[in-house]
Amino acid sequence: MKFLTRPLLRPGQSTTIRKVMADNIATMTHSSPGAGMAMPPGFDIKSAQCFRPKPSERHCRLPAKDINVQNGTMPPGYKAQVAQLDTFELPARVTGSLGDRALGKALVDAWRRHGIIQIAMSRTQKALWNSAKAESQRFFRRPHHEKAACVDSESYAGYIASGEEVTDGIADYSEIFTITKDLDPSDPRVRARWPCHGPCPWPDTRMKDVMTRYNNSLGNDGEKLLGLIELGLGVSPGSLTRYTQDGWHHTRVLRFPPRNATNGKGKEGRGIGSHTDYGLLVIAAQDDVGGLFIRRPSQKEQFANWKKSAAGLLEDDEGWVYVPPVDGTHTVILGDMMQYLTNNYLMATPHKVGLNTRERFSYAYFHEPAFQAVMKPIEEMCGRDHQQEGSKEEESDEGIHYGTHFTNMFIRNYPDRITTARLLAEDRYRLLATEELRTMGRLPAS
Ligand SMILES: O=C(O)CCC(=O)C(=O)O
Ligand SMILES: [Fe+2]
Repeated sequence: MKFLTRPLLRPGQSTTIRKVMADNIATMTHSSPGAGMAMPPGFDIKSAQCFRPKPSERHCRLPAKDINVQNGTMPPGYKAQVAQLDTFELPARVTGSLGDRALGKALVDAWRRHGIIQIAMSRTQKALWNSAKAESQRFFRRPHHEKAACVDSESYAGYIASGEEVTDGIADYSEIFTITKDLDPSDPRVRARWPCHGPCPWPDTRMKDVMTRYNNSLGNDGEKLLGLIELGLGVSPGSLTRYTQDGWHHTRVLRFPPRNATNGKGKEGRGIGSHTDYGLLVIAAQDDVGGLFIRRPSQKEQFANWKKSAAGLLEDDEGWVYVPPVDGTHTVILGDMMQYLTNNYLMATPHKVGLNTRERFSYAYFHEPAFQAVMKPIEEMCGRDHQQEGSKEEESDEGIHYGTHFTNMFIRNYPDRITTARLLAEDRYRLLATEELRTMGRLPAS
C-alpha cells in the first residue's frame, strides 16, 4: 500500500489517512499552504463559512485553526464555503485491479459530492509545474507588443490580453496563453482549412519545450483518470477513452492581475466569470495566491452548456465553494462532455475566478475528446437514477460533435479575435458538418 507522505505535509498540519482497500489507494487531507499569510484587506472572516463534511467523511475534516488559515487566501469581497478536499494518488498504471475499482468509485463519489478532487503531483510533475510557472511568468512579463505578436489567424492558440476574453458578455481580466494542437501549415487539416486547426504561435522554444513536457505528463494522468472513472461507473472499458485517441487536448496558461491593477475593462474583483469547461476533465495547478471558486453538484441546479450557455450561471448567488491552493496537488474538475456522456451522473463543474490582492498564476489543462469525435451518452448510464431524473439526453440520436462544441465556445468567447473573423469570412464553419470532420482518425482527401 502506498501512502502520500511527507512532501505534502508541513509541521502542525492535521493529516488522517484512510485505508480504502488493501491495495494501492490512500486518501488524505491537509491544509492549504497559506500559513502565515496576511488576511487580504476587505475580507470579512465572519462571512466565510467552513464546509462541514458529513460524519461518514470525517476523515476529511481539519481542525478549525487550519480552516482559518485556508480562509486567509480567499479573494476579498467574496462569500464562500471553504473546500477541504481528499487528495488521491494515481497508480502507475490502471489495470482494472480491485484497488483500481475502489479508487475509481472513490473518485466518482468525490466528484458527485464535491464537484472537484485533488490528485497528488508526482515528483516529476512538481518540477514541471515549477518550470511551467517560471516560463509563464517570463512570458507575461514581456512587453505587450511581443505578447500581442503571438497570435494565429487559423488556430485559437496564443496570447489573449486582459479584457479580451468574454464570459457571459463581460470582459474577463485573465491574461492567457492558449495552447492547442500545434499543427504545421503543411498539415492536411490546416491545408483543408478545418476550423481551429493551425500552429501554436510560441514565443520561443524554451516555453514550448517546458509546456509540452508538462502537458504530456498531464495527458497521462487524464487517460488514467478516464480509465478509473470507467471502472468507478462500472461501464464498459473504452466508454470514455475511445474518444480520446488523438484528443483535442489544450491548455490555458493564466495570469490574473491584482484586483487594484486592472485595465478597467471588466467587473471589479472578477477574474473569470462563472462557466463550465467544454470537454472531459480539467486538470489544473495554481500558485499560492488563491482565486478559484466552484459549485458542488445540486439537484436544484440544472444546466447543459452545449444546449444553452451556462456562462454567468449563478455568478452572484450564494453557494460557491472556495478552493484554497494546496501545494503539490492538481485539482480535477469535470467538463460538459463528461456530463453528456454520463447522462448527468457526473455533472460539469461550474467555476469562476476572483481577483486577489496579489497577481496569480494558474495552469489549466483540458483533457478532451478528438475534434472529430461524435459522442452519445453511454448506454449503461441511461435510465439510471440521475441528477436530472429520467432525462435521457435529447441529442442522443444525433450525438454531439465535439469539434462543433469547441468551435462554438471559442467563437462565443473571442468574438473580436482575428481567428473568429477568418473562420466566418472563409465560411469554414460549414466544414464542421462534413463526414470528414466527423470521422475519428480520418484525414482530408488531398
Ligand atoms: O485559474 C483557475 O484556477 C481556473 C481557470 C479557468 O477556469 C479556465 O481557464 O477555464
Ligand atoms: Fe474554466
